[in-house]
Amino acid sequence: MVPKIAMIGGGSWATAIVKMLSDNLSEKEIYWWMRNAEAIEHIKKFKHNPHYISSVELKLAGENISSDINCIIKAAEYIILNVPAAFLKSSLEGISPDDLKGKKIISAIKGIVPEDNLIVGEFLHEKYAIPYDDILVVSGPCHAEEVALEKLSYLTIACTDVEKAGVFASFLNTRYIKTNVSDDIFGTEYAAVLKNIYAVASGICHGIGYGDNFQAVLISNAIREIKRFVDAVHPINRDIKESAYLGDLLVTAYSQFSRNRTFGNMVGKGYTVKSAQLEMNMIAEGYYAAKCMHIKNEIFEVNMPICTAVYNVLYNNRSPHIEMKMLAEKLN
Ligand SMILES: NC(=O)C1=CN([C@@H]2O[C@H](COP(=O)(O)OP(=O)(O)OC[C@H]3O[C@@H](n4cnc5c(N)ncnc54)[C@H](OP(=O)(O)O)[C@@H]3O)[C@@H](O)[C@H]2O)C=CC1
Ligand SMILES: O=C(CO)COP(=O)(O)O
Repeated sequence: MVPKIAMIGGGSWATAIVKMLSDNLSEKEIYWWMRNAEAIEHIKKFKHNPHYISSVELKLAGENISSDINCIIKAAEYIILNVPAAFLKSSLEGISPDDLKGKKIISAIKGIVPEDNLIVGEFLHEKYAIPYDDILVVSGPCHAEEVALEKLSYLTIACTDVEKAGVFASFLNTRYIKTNVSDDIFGTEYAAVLKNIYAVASGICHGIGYGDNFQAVLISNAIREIKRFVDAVHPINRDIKESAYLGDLLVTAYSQFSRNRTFGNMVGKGYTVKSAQLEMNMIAEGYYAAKCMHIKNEIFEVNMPICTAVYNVLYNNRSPHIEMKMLAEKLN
């Protein structure tokens, strides 16, 4: 049977994954939900997303794109969730656990659902009763903009049932996309959420004027924070140097394409948080994650000075200069 795959979300990463799925040579039917009806009409007519990575040619059938989420979810057995985490709940309004029953749910989101303070896998399990074996996570160091340019990139697909991860990975492989599989869904998700906060920190420091030497120390400390946290939350044997953990941190903290770094850079340069957000037409998950992880860490009490510094700048109105100067004293 030809697999039926639905994309939920219409931003840059959703557009990049739709491109991968269409360029992948295995036979499949692709469905696509996005909230913006005007964008849908544009894609049907011109085969390009008008707002995100618009150079990408989109090859799927026009009748398979809709703003009716119920009908798109009903049509497919693989559902890829890819709206920013802060909008996941509102996007899924009207979708019941029964509507998702028996389907494989793939999170390509690197964020935490704010009201519930849950990573997406936990959210799906707790609120929609999806068994962990049917929840997959797509992660790894990969920016949508480089997918658009067909630059060689690697993704990690995580699922407690690694065979399912392998099947889904086979839908994504192309000349320019290579895939790994992993059984560490919790570590993969938490690392992806955290690296966005460190990319914000990296941007703030760059905006203030710290150089590459300091940046390297910041990121060396950041990977140790990630390790401490994921080992506390889900202690299994994992190599934090794998690309889904360290690689994703590096690309987000250093790349010109990173939304989180760009947002942090503006804050470091003196923009208010609100004006930095308004300036970008894209979403920096690290903004929401900084608060959620701060609350979560009240339970785990892991030593996370970089996360605390970012939280203080974004939510406690603390001066980026003073906060980063104080942070610098704690790094080594
Ligand atoms: N971009 C990338 O390279 C990568 C992104 N990711 C992850 O993918 C997820 C999606 O991010 P990304 O594709 O970058 O998003 P973008 O920043 O490119 O696009 C923003 C998306 O959010 C939607 N949106 C904005 N405001 C609202 C709202 N109030 N309610 C509902 N939807 C809203 C937009 O819809 P509309 O256009 O209708 O306003 C649009 O689809 C994130 O978790 C991100 O971390 C993961 C890997 C790589
Ligand atoms: O996760 C990403 C790259 O792997 C995207 O990060 P940004 O949201 O900061 O662009």
